[in-house]
Amino acid sequence: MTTTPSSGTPASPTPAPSSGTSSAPTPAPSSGTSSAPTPSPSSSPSPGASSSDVAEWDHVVVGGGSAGALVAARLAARGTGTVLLLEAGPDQPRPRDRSHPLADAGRLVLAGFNWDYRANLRTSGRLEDLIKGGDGTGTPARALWERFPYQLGKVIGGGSAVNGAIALRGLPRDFATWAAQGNPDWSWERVLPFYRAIENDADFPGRLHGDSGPLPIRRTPRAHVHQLDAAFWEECNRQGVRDLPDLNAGDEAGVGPIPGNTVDGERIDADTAFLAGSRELPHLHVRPGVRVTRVLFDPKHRNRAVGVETERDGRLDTVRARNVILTAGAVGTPLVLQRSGVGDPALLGALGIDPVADLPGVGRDLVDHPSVVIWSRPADGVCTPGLPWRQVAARMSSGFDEDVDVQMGLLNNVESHTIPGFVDRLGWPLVVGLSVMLMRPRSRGRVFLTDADPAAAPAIEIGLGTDPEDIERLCHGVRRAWSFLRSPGLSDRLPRTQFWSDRMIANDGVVRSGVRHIMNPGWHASGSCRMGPDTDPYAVADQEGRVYGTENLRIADASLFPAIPSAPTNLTTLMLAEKLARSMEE
Ligand SMILES: Cc1cc2nc3c(=O)[nH]c(=O)nc-3n(C[C@H](O)[C@H](O)[C@H](O)COP(=O)(O)OP(=O)(O)OC[C@H]3O[C@@H](n4cnc5c(N)ncnc54)[C@H](O)[C@@H]3O)c2cc1C
Repeated sequence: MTTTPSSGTPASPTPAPSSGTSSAPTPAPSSGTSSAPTPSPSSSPSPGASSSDVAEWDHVVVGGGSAGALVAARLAARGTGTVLLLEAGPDQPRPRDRSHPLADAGRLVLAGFNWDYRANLRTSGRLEDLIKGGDGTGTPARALWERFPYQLGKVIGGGSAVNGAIALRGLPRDFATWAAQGNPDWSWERVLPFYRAIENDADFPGRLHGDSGPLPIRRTPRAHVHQLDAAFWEECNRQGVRDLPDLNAGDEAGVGPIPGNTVDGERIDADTAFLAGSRELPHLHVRPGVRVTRVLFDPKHRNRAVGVETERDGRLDTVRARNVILTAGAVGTPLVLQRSGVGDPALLGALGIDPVADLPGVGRDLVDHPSVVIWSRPADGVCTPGLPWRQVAARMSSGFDEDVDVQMGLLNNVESHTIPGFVDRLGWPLVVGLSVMLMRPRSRGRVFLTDADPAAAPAIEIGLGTDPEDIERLCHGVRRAWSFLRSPGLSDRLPRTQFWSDRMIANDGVVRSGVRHIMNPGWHASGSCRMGPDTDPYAVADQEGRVYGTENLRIADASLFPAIPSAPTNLTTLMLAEKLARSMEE
């Protein structure tokens, strides 16, 4: 969830990987070409073989984040093939101290275990400039929104290891959209068993929830929520938002306790829930600190994937595999594909990358949830550092129309120093945000290489607010949020507010401009390689994640989402990975 205002300091560099990999002589540079010689016939290793002994893996999983950790664990548990999980970031500490940032669900991890990406919150003409033969710089960066720190997770566990541990499912209508877009296997009825399979929901065992999956899901009972959350909840009820004790049951409007994948304040990420228990399996090898630069293909066999090229400490290597599964996330996966020659031929041509499959949808339609956070200073004694920061959420209509289109909730007990650049601006040691998140934005962005050099920074354009309706919905949402902050229960406890005032809220033009400049993404990147039927010109993969125009190459992460769910994206990514891992087993 969003906590960072539209300014920030760069994330610190990723620490050195904590466990080793084999090194090998540096092969020829990768520029331009994307094919590799046909490997020798399968020489699968015997169980227990060390990674350096292995001539050809059965499965190489690229990216050890939410989806990759789950997929690797599930495939290895099957016990019939070797699995190599490659992750650019470091491994988690083992054993993991409860006070380690990766364990502490009380705050986001925005430095140390993150990609140091700078995203453009809008879009630009850079791609068109590249394709026209320019240098791809387009107009120089002028505004803060063109270099927004977008600190996606770079560690085993990926986004799930650095995130807010909110475990909300998508809504039935999201999956009706997925099915209507040509993915009939992804209706609510068909995804529900896979949500159930991963969950261990102690609060609502029964037909709708799993009670024996690896991922614990817990909620704070109403009687125990913080006084500010209680006041927010009461104001929801006063404004006609009904109680929804189980926000994951499929109902839309309502207020209730946030389901979280935490136990006693510890973030239970995908590594802890899925991978840790599988690490000793003889068929699984986890290799952190290794970045995959591209997929290698055998062009003589209908673009069959035969492995990947990797980079570690500046040295290139190759890994042979019978199946390549991309789980590098909604930014990483399209970049690997483009470097491999799978993408928009105009972009590949401009960068001098040999084309393998003509898929203009690769990197297109990147989407994230835009949100506006109104920050306040709590009255003395109301907030306490270390107390939970997310307890209650409400889904309601912004008032733009009748639709349930925003998720609202408090970011409570937030220590300013944990938000880059924040304490200097306000001098408030503790802050409370009221967040308004647009659940189904229409705006789209894109992600693309600006250079064939694997070390070059990509262009990430999130496209927030490029559809004017998103801005209008958020404006209505901000006005509704303001009415909450003005309620007696909250205004006494939150006496001072940053930026906004009654006069500003009353002025349409000011609200619109304020929303445009303050809205943030939620770190819920998705949709950049969508699944869909082959009649969809921008579908990259079929509904089992198989990349069109290639063989033995799949995607199994949030980049596949045909539409962003009406909720933070981690639980839905895990559900998708679980469903696809099962289909790979069949
Ligand atoms: C700060 C933050 C807060 C969030 N809060 C929430 C929340 O509270 N609730 C929620 O539901 N969702 C939240 N999310 C979103 C959620 O965590 C993501 O949607 C989810 O983790 C996406 O999973 P994924 O497997 O698609 O990608 P990721 O989990 O990002 O995994 C991709 C992995 O691939 C690795 N990788 C990338 N490129 C390469 C390469 N070339 N070679 C090797 N490895 C590579 C990355 O380092 C990463 O580990 C948050 C995300 C962030 C970053």
